[in-house]
Amino acid sequence: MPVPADAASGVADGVPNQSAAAKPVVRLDDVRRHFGTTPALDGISLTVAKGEILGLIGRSGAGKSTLIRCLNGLERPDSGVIEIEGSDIVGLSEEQLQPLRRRIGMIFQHFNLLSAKTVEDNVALPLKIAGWDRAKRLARARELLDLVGLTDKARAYPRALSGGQKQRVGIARALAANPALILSDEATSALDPETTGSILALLKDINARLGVTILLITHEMEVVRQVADRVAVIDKGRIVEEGPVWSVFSRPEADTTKALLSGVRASLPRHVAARLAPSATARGEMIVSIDITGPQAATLLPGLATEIAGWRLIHGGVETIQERPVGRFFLALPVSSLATLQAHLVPSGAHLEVLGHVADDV
Ligand SMILES: Nc1ncnc2c1ncn2[C@@H]1O[C@H](COP(=O)(O)OP(=O)(O)OP(=O)(O)O)[C@@H](O)[C@H]1O
Repeated sequence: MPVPADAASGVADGVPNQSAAAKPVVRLDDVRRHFGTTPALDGISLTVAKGEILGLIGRSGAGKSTLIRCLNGLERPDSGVIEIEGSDIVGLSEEQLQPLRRRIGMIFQHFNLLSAKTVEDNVALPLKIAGWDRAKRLARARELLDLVGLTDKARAYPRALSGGQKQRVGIARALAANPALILSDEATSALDPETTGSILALLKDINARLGVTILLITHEMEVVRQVADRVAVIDKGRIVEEGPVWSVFSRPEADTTKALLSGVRASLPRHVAARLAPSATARGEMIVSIDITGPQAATLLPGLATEIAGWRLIHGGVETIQERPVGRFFLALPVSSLATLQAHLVPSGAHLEVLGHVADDV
């Protein structure tokens, strides 16, 4: 079937077609920002699709804050394109930026609530700035407080709330003006693990119910694992790795990603790692790691038992990420079984690495 000439522009008869609907909410192309000789952003290209939760993870100093400031127009890049819902924001005046900023709801690490205002007035603040009348904005605030489970706290002041409750208020406020994008800046870094879990579950629920797009900036892989669809790893102002969360967790490529994942992924126990030798001894064993994704992760070891004698599981197991089984195992087994093991793993697409050898039982 011939494609209409105007299909490429995303508009046919003035009605956005599917390709326009699929336009990313955020698009960065080769964004650069240097401070003196420090490249805070060194050619960042990134998209966040509509309805997606993208985790942007990096260590301290990687460039995350600079990226956020560029996205909400507080900082101008030296070069590159930054589009929000298809509009390039680089070069806009402060006045022109205002309506675009309203399309972005911010969630902060330290909540940034106004202590002299009630919870409902905090939530309604973006609407006051947008010129809504008081009755309408309070009705909207109540609706959002209901959504985040804080109906009974509407008239309370922030000082009477726990950290988790304050962040729920922050989330309600971020949603007030019906934004296209929620920019979450280390939203759970000040919270304990249990409260972190409930806040991340709330973000996930809001994403599913309202379809709001979320860019989640964090330095914690656990946060990414719990909530994101896709992850982008930033290091020294560059995106060094990007992909679906299950994929990056099962086979990280960049050293930064591997370092950020240590402590979240299973790793070889230290007492075994300390005894690894590069070459085999006469009666010794080899130590291998196996990474495997998909339903075969659960059946790998039982299958191995029928083919190889004398293997032992040292550490590891199967976890579920984005509803996919992701397995990571550390095994000790006779050196002579390597070819059989390799053959056994081929159909499942598992990744095998021989880490070294040990002289006797570990
Ligand atoms: N205004 C500035 N002047 C000079 N250097 C800056 C400025 N802002 C950021 N930088 C430098 O740019 C780099 C990236 O900093 P940025 O704050 O964006 O990192 P980050 O990933 O947000 O770190 P953190 O997680 O610690 O907040 C760092 O080397 C930082 O020192």
